[in-house]
Amino acid sequence: MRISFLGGGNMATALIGGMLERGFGASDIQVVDLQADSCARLASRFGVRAVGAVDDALLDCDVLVLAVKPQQMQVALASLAGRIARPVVVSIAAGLRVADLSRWMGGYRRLVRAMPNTPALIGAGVTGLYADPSVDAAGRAAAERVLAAVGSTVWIGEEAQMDAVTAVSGSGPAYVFHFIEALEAAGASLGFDAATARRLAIDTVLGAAKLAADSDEGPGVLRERVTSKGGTTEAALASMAASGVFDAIVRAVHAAEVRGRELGEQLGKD
Ligand SMILES: NC(=O)C1=CN([C@@H]2O[C@H](COP(=O)(O)OP(=O)(O)OC[C@H]3O[C@@H](n4cnc5c(N)ncnc54)[C@H](OP(=O)(O)O)[C@@H]3O)[C@@H](O)[C@H]2O)C=CC1
Ligand SMILES: O=C(O)[C@@H]1CCC=N1
Repeated sequence: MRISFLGGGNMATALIGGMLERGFGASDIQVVDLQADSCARLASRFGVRAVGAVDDALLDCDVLVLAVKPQQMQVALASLAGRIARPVVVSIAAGLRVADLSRWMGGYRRLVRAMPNTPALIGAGVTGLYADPSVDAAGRAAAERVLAAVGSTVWIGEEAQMDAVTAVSGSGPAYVFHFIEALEAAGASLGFDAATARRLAIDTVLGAAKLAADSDEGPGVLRERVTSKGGTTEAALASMAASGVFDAIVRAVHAAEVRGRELGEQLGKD
């Protein structure tokens, strides 16, 4: 299977790195990016073909991943209109709807929306997928094969819910990294050197996530098992509750979902 990427930034890098780790061949992957330094970086790091402009070789692929920023998509797609007939086109852009992507591609409808996340780089991503109803089973399977190489996949029945996937798991790693930053800063403020504070914070999140993934119990039960009556965790959780941490996180995820919808609505007007 030949896979091409339109845009070679953060997310394309994570996907390509993960795909190569999972047995995809570098000679089957191509990238186009406007930045010469991005092309040089991708070519030297991964051994893939990376070019500065769309050409016929790039478009001769089974799956074409659209990995430019939402604001760059319409202009980027103008260079494809009328030039593709075969590939399943997989857009990973936040917010942008199939109907608008299709219009910008001159009516091409073999389109799948995917929302991966950056842990794809180490094969630990999770991706929500939505296919235009006109995409056949082979097209869906080809799109899923690319994303399944870098983590788990979930098909979403309604396109409108892709903004919720974006808010929960697409942006989600940033929330977790932010929590790690805070835990690390707390450790440093309690007197640990930077390396020790970071090790304690990262290994705690890693271990807790693994335990949650492996356990038959939900995270609420696991939290209660840490929380001894009258103990230290209880003091910390009471402080978090007083600061409204839980509700603040829910509000933050809702803000991300709203922003995804806004992007789709604003950019889809053109
Ligand atoms: N980062 C993340 O965690 C996730 C991102 N996404 C989605 O992935 C997409 C890419 O995000 P991200 O990788 O972070 O963005 P980046 O800005 O890192 O990457 C986009 C790259 O595409 C280049 N580019 C812009 N226009 C064109 C064009 N016409 N032809 C070729 N290359 C072009 C950009 O160049 P230049 O720098 O010059 O603009 C840039 O190098 C977005 O739509 C985002 O919504 C989805 C899931 C997670
Ligand atoms: O912040 C963004 O808009 C993109 C989409 C999900 C993660 N990053």
